[in-house]
Amino acid sequence: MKILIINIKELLQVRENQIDLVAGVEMKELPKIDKAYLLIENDIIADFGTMDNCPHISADQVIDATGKTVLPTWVDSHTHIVYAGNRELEFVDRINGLSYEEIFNRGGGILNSAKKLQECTEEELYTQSKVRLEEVMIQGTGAVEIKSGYGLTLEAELKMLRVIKKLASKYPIEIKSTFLGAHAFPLEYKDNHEGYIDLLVNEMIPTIAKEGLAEYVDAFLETGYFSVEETSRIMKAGKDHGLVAKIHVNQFTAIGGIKACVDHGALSVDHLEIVTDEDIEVLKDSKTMPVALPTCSYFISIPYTPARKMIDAGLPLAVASDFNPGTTPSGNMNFVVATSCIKMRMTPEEAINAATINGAYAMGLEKEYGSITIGKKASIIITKPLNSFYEIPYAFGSNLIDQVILKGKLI
Ligand SMILES: N=CN[C@@H](CCC(=O)O)C(=O)O
Ligand SMILES: [Zn+2]
Repeated sequence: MKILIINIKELLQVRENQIDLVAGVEMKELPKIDKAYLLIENDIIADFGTMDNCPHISADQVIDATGKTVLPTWVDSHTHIVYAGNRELEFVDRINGLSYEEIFNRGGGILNSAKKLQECTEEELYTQSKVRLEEVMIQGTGAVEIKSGYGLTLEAELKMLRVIKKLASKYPIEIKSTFLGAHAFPLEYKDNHEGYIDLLVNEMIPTIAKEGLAEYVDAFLETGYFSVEETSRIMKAGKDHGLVAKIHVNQFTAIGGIKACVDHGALSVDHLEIVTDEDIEVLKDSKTMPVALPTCSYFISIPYTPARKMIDAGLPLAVASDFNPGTTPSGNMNFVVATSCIKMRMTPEEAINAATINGAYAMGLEKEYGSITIGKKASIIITKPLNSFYEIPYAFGSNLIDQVILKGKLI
């Protein structure tokens, strides 16, 4: 099956040679070809170039992209798409003055979602979650990381992870699975944190790794949730069982968590609304990708990750949606890119790099996703006619996507 896209006004994020990520000033560069063509063979990008050099071949389908922009699909490296029910009542509680912390301390928040999930059948959980997955595919996401973490018992965590696995087998979007049993302490372990860590380390992580249900391990390293020491135990146990760490850290407080994550070889550190100069120094000498979640900051009115400061210090940065029922009930990566520009003062080039190649790195997919490179997966967005790609973050409330191709198939 060959699809030839012709007359592309701007073909974005063109990388002739494979790159793993972009950092610092490199993030300002978004290589593009004007008046371009793109050839897809089966599920792979086979060729691209300027229209002057467009091959005369008989394709199964020719798409005329006159006036339109083509770019790789978004890579959303941090989500909690699999959940049961919603938390719109807490949304109203927050409008009426309660903080995220106060709601959690009243038994809401993550524990509220855990209760709902434990009561939900696996089939119903799949049915609810696939609606969200289908929505983000239409919004241009081609690869997504999905976490467990609303189960908080072995049985319920396994249920979530099996749903993630089933979604991965049914849909053309690429899915990576992360075990987040350390999302909150269940009520029965409120005064026995060590008991829950023991359960995570001795029972849950080994079982999940053995069943091949996750590739990554996560924890909510935060004051009032999991301490640096507790998270370190979890990261070590994960590593012992082949699960690489991707950690929620520095959402509300900076308590030395980033250093611990880097020391344990974490692939990414996510949230980072509060970042110290020391944290930036630690990240500079690491292979760990910092990931900002600006639509979480937007939704719960907390500070935005200091993206400008971090990029200007030479760091790479990825952006992701954090799609979850509590702090970000949206997986719209177009809005994430817009919010990155509007609220974190990232240029459109930086934001698109952050949502494509750097996102791919943050989920171990940089060899297959995140750029227009021959041999990578043919997962691309074709926009509606645009003046320029700057309209993608500029017209933040408009749907500018015309078509989405995932692994060579129009969806
Ligand atoms: N902060 C930790 N976890 C999620 C939110 C969890 C929830 O409130 O349901 C997040 O990334 O924002
Ligand atoms: Zn999250």
